[in-house]
Amino acid sequence: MLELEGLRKRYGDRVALDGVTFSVRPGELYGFVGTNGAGKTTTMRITLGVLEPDAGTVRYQGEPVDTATRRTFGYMPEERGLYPRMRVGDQLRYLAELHGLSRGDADRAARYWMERLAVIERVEDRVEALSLGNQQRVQLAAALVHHPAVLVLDEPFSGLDPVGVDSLAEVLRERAAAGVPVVFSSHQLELVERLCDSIGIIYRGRMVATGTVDELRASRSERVLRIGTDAAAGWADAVPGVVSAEYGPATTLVLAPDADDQTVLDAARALGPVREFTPLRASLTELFREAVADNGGDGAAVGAGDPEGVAA
Ligand SMILES: Nc1ncnc2c1ncn2[C@@H]1O[C@H](COP(=O)(O)OP(=O)(O)OP(=O)(O)O)[C@@H](O)[C@H]1O
Repeated sequence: MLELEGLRKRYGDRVALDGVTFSVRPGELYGFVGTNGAGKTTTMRITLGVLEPDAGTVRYQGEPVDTATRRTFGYMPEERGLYPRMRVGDQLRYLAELHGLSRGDADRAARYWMERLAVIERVEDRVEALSLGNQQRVQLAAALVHHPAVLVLDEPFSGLDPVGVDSLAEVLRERAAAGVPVVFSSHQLELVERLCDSIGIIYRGRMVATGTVDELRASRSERVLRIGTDAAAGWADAVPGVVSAEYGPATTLVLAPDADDQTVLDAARALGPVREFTPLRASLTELFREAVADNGGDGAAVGAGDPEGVAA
């Protein structure tokens, strides 16, 4: 298990991390999401020892992580870290050997990942001559080439075409199924919702929610129901537990946390037939906006970015 506990980091008077704690179990695919500047990259850099925290610890299998352990981790940094003038194949073999693989194993692993990530035809090309998407694929191969025990990937899906997204998703699922804790950051919330076992939402350097999507849904303060009825607009306004109502071809109701949905159903049935009665599941995007809004942010403006960090 990979455990991050109480990570704190300041850059001058800007607090980037304010006590970040979460853990990723073996075999778990963990999506790390947050607004721009929330602290994802800082957290990942600390996990890989690229950056020292001011406080807090990173543990793997119960022990504080040292340099030797970190060599067994696979990391894809946000700033990308390839040698632009080196050829793709040489680069991957070199990185694998650097992580302790024999020449033969390094060669086999490099070929495997170049094939898997569809860059094998570029084996003799210099990295700088590749398109950004293909550089990204090589960067992913570099994170995977030494059979890492843990994977930490900073925005691995950004810049990939849909085919690349699908093959990377499959690789991550597969690595997780093999028992590797996998954590990756992303702004593509639909993808994260589809792919991940667990999700952590960071906002202004603090974890504001963590758990499975279902757990995040269950902790939501309000519930939403859609009811198909021909009753006149306004029918639900006085029903106990209804916080707000929108009337159209169907009625959409926001219920208070302790409301009894059967009371609402009875009220609707008393007015005529009920064609539909559907609790609406919140998407990760909605859960994300709500978590941000609950923590003093402007949930509606999340897509447009957010003030970076917090002055100390
Ligand atoms: N080297 C640095 N010097 C000063 N401030 C920094 C530095 N690196 C990061 N920060 C600040 O720390 C905060 C967290 O940044 P970080 O890059 O970790 O966020 P992020 O969640 O990865 O953002 P994004 O989604 O935009 O990549 C931001 O306020 C950022 O401006």
